[in-house]
Amino acid sequence: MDFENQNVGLELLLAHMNLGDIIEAVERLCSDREDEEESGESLVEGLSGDTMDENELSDGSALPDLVSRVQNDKVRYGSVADLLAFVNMVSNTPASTLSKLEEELGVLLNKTDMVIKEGRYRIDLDVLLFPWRLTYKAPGPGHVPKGSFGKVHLAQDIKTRKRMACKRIPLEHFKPADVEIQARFRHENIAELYGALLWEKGVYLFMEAGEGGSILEKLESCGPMREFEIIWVTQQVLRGLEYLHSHNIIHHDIKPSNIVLMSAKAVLVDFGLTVQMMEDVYIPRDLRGTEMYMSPELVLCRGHNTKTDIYSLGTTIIHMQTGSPPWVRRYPRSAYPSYLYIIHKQAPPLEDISEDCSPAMRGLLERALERVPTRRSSATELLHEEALHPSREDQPRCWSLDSALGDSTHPLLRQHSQMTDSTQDSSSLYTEDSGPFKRKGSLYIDLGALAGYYNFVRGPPSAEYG
Ligand SMILES: Nc1ncnc2c1ncn2[C@@H]1O[C@H](COP(=O)(O)OP(=O)(O)OP(=O)(O)O)[C@@H](O)[C@H]1O
Repeated sequence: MDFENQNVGLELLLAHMNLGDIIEAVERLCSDREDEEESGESLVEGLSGDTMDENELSDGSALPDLVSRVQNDKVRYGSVADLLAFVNMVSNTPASTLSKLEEELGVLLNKTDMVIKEGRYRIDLDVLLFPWRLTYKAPGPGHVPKGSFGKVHLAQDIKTRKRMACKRIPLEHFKPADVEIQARFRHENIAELYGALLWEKGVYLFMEAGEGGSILEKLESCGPMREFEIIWVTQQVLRGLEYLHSHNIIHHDIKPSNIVLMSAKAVLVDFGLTVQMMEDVYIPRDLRGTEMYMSPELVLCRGHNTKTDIYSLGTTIIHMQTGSPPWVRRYPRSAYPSYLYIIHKQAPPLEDISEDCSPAMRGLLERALERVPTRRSSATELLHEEALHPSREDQPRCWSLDSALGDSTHPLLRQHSQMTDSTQDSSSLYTEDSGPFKRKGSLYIDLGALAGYYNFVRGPPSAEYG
């Protein structure tokens, strides 16, 4: 008998069993025990090595059966609880054990769009990974954004053609917290998690795709955003934050690269630093966040709450207005390797607010960046700010592509409103013909999703997209 494989199988089985299986096994053990007690036999004796066959477990099943059950269970549809049990298993099982797996393991929440074939969901066969292509970037090979720990590809299910984002986190950096909040809490402004897969020393997280790229990518390609665009993004982020904060959840890393654009909305991503507070104050054990966007109370490390996200949103708005995070124009990065002391001493960075900021938006920023958290506005309060509800005459119309396309009153829009696929729509709007329409009225925000992703899947990955 191959004991090494036996242990691998056991470890995987125990960790990968879902709650129902565990309860069933315990109930079976208890009823065995009652039977044995009735018959005068001791369970301990029954489990002793002397009396047990090496292939037999306490419930009488043969080990090879259990190993094969794990094998059969490789990738399956499951509930959020199953997914969390799976990611806990991944983080509790030694990497040396996991790296011996010959096939992928995983739990998918999305039964409709991700097709598991005989317990498998194979990267590059059942789901293809591509670089992203964005309307505001020059045509080319596309790009694959990289965070601190992993790359994020555009993914497409080969059968259903569902497009998703796929974030690969190397096993040694993966922690259950990376998925926990995203799996448990659903809101339209939080990227929905579709499932997790373990394959080749990495965890692949599938989620809702921000096909327009992140705000950071947009800023880097197109420069500072105009106020009506900022208003739209701020509303979207605040709705997501209002929801998270109502559950006492602190995101901890609000910044332009963690806001991604979709055809009709913006969503928050990257929940690796997120925590759910158990008390009114969260006392950190480590510094969580990205320096430039950190609130003064977070830098101080003596305890903070959800208001820290509001401050980070304020700094994010400054970045959207000016094209740079706060502080860096006054204190160049080359001369200041760390901004913690500057934030501690000088926050809030009101001097970094753009000169052409409207008075209403300046007011919102002052309330979001208030140094004292108790005086700082909440997400709900900011959502009511005048700055976020400009009169229609004052502002260019601030529509997402989808809502613009849905409006049949505008003659230029009416000709596009017949189309159904939003990505296809964005391509139509991006043609030369639509140039004057785009230039003249600023009628819509270019949310950046490039047309034609739907053409990608024609077979196995080609050299161009593989
Ligand atoms: N759902 C998504 N849709 C589109 N793009 C995404 C998505 N999730 C992440 N990205 C892109 O990938 C980048 C890195 O992702 P993410 O921030 O989750 O990784 P990370 O390793 O946690 O990064 P960080 O350095 O910010 O901690 C993002 O800045 C964004 O550009």
